[in-house]
Amino acid sequence: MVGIAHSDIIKAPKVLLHDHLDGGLRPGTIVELAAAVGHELPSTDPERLGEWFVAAADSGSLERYLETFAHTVAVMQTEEGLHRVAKECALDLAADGVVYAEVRYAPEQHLEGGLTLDQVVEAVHAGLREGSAEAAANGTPIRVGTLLTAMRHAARSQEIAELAVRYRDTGVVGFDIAGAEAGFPPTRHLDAFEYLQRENFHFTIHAGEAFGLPSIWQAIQWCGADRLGHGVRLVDDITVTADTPSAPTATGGTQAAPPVLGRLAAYVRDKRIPLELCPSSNVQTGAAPSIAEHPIKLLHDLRFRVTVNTDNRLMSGTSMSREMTLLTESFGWGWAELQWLTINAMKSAFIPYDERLVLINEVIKPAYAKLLA
Ligand SMILES: O=c1[nH]cnc2c1ncn2[C@@H]1O[C@H](CO)[C@@H](O)[C@H]1O
Ligand SMILES: [Zn+2]
Repeated sequence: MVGIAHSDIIKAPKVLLHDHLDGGLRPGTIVELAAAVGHELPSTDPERLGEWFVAAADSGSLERYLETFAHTVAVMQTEEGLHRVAKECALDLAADGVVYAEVRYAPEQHLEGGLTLDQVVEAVHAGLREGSAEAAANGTPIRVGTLLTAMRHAARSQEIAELAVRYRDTGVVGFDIAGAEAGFPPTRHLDAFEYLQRENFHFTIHAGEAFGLPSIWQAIQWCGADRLGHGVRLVDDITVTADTPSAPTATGGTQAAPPVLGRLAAYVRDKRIPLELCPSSNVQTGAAPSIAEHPIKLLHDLRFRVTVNTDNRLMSGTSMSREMTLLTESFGWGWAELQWLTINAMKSAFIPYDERLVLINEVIKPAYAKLLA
């Protein structure tokens, strides 16, 4: 089949639920901010620096992938740095055709220059507001909410959860935990998740990326996560039986036995729990062997609530439209699948239901109706 041009995918409205603010800086901005604060970089040439991030993140291990964030977090310790990075994030996503985004970062990692947690949040919000206003003036409107992340190896999740609730009416739409997964189960932060539930607030949990089913099970059944950050290892609970005898079909042919879902996978599908899948990031950390072999295909075919995301645009040298282009190339997906992914994401957003519907009915569906025609 004839693929869809990347340039057309850029123009289509897209929804992004899993994008790290400190994983999406422009290389040129890192170079300028690093010079201002005296931080030493692997290269001061923006193009080479961008290549360095992708190569260093291409490590096959989440722990080594995460080491690259030292160079982005280092230049996000001042109000100016945070404001600029947030503003450019909104502009870059909007220029890529993203109409709604939830951008996450860990405020506790931005205190080294003496800022308070509240000052960090306010600097990011101010930058996002300015970037969104400029994007709207450019004819590419975008709405951006933030998720406040607590680092799973640290012990500040309760404090960050309270910070998120404090700013729930001024830009924070949810909470998350991130960082190395193995050895740091989500139940370490149970108090924070129980607090958020009592506050009727929303949260996602990075789970099922570098560690498997127990992490996903805890995130959902102990912690009450609304969504799964990655969740890709849920496929460990799905048995694809290529060798089982094929069943006869009505037309006299044979048909492979359908995949069998374990109890956890069945629960996630039945409850329509959204999976924030990040194909390129998963290939870099070794969670998937390649895009072509990425479990997103199986999860799509089995009608899980699949969404596609960037995770870290800088470390993966990617964008929302690039991730979608890779999927169309690998699986022959067309506008129908891209619309399905986009509506899945919009349905799974943490903003109020009526506001999600407006974006689905007034922005997403009309645009895809034209593309499908
Ligand atoms: O894919 C991921 N898995 C787990 N942690 C991550 C991933 N990407 C980024 N971070 C971590 O989240 C922090 C806040 O944004 C980043 O500093 C990084 O350490
Ligand atoms: Zn992530």
